Amino acid sequence: MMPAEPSSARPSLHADVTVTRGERRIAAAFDVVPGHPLAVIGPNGAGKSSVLAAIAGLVPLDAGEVRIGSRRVDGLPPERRRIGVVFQDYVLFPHLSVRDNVAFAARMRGGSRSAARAVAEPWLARYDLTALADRLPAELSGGQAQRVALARALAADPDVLLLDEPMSALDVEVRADMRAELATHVREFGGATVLVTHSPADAAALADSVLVLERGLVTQRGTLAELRAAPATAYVERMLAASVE
Ligand SMILES: Nc1ncnc2c1ncn2[C@@H]1O[C@H](COP(=O)(O)OP(=O)(O)OP(=O)(O)O)[C@@H](O)[C@H]1O
Repeated sequence: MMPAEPSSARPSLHADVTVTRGERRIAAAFDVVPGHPLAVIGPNGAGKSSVLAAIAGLVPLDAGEVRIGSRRVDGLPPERRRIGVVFQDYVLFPHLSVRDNVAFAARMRGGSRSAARAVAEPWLARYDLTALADRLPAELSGGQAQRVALARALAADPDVLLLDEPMSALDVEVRADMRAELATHVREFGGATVLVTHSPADAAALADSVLVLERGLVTQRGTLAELRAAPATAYVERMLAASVE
């Protein structure tokens, strides 16, 4: 019998999405290979969150497609895409304990409460959440809530991880530590990862390359070094000059 495929052999993401939000049309096409996270950077209202929402299935496509490996997923509902999402405000279930937030995906797959909690245990341990397992989200710090959101997303064993400004709710004092911690978890995940951020420091720590989105269009893609060497727009130049934390 063939051995089961190791879970580290994760698929690539191919996104070619066009969406309309209010008056704005947003179009972006890019590929992300596993283990090489992509940061999406751009000014407020450029459409970064909309691109992630389109990939996740939370906003309908006007045109394009989303593929994960050989699977075309843009016709599937969000819960069948195998995409883990961590949004800027974490959106934990407020009435569920930390343990049951992390157990949520296993519960949705039809497991009993006790079986789902058993699945959650190693994730709670790995994310240093065991001591907090009985707390409600309102009783957590920003950094702790971020860990719960990440553990909940990864406990579902997603193929793709989408992070939308995961650090923006954190105090400046804890942000550097959390950035390093998040970088470790993203590396351990090893799958295709897209991170929306305003911060070149986040991009440097968490991503291999950067996609710049301005007014709904991709204006540049490359490593931070490539962007620095030849900024394609005034925004890219300003963004790199300002040391945004
Ligand atoms: N639910 C919505 N309905 C209508 N328009 C929306 C909606 N959400 C966002 N928009 C508009 O879509 C455009 C893109 O917004 P989006 O949140 O994707 O940008 P962003 O780059 O993530 O911005 P930010 O950095 O401020 O989070 C903006 O013009 C915004 O006003």
